[in-house]
Amino acid sequence: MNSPKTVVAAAILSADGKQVLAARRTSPPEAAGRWELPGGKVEEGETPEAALVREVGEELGCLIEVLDWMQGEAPIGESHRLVAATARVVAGEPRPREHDQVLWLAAEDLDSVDWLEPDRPFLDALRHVLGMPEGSTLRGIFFDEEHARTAAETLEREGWTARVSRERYQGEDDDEDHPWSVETDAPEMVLELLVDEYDGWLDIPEEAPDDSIAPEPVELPDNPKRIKRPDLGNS
Ligand SMILES: Nc1nc2c([nH]c(=O)n2[C@H]2C[C@H](O)[C@@H](COP(=O)(O)OP(=O)(O)OP(=O)(O)O)O2)c(=O)[nH]1
Repeated sequence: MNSPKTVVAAAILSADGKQVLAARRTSPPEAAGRWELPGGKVEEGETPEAALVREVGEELGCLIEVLDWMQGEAPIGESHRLVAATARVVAGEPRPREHDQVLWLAAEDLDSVDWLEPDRPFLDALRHVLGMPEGSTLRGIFFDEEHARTAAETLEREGWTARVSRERYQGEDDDEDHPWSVETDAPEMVLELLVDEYDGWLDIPEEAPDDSIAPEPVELPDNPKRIKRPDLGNS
């Protein structure tokens, strides 16, 4: 049996990253009136990225830059499969040429339109991309650069964002032996498993104090706190 052909779709994000563009199909009859992420079939000899830029140009008359391919794929019948990437507009403005309507949807509006089935598996990841409150990132700290990078790759494979940088302790200024930090929007539990596995620790951001019940200030250590975990026996 032939392997399914690829259809690429773009989750075009608004400039502030808080909305995504949904487009309403006019054909075929069974898909007319239903919503999709714009895109289309990858042609012979074309990369998925080039196909996506081309299709969005044809359908919406604007130039996009592909940002990140989202996790997963969805079958479209038996002969095609849908993959989707986040993207941003770099020139022009999206205006429907083949769809009869486009809408910018925020995370909380994603369920307000009737998506084609193959698009639905991407909605959770999209909600996550759109809904990420600023400053809601956690950090894992690792001594070893390779461990930090492996942890970041694992997080990205699971659909989270992850940014690796060199850590610097407060007040310290020599560059020797500084650990590596992985900043991520993943839930604490996910990052905790990785810091366990790669011998790192969690750096948990302090919550903004509530003035009405402000406690006495406590002395905080300069170094990130190491969270002790039971030995799970994995080596
Ligand atoms: N573009 C796009 N197509 C989707 C999505 N979800 C989904 O089920 N489809 C289906 C509808 C179509 O059967 C097929 C893609 O067709 P299309 O008409 O958009 O792409 P195309 O321009 O390459 O098609 P064609 O004119 O060459 O036939 O995938 C989606 O999010 N985006």
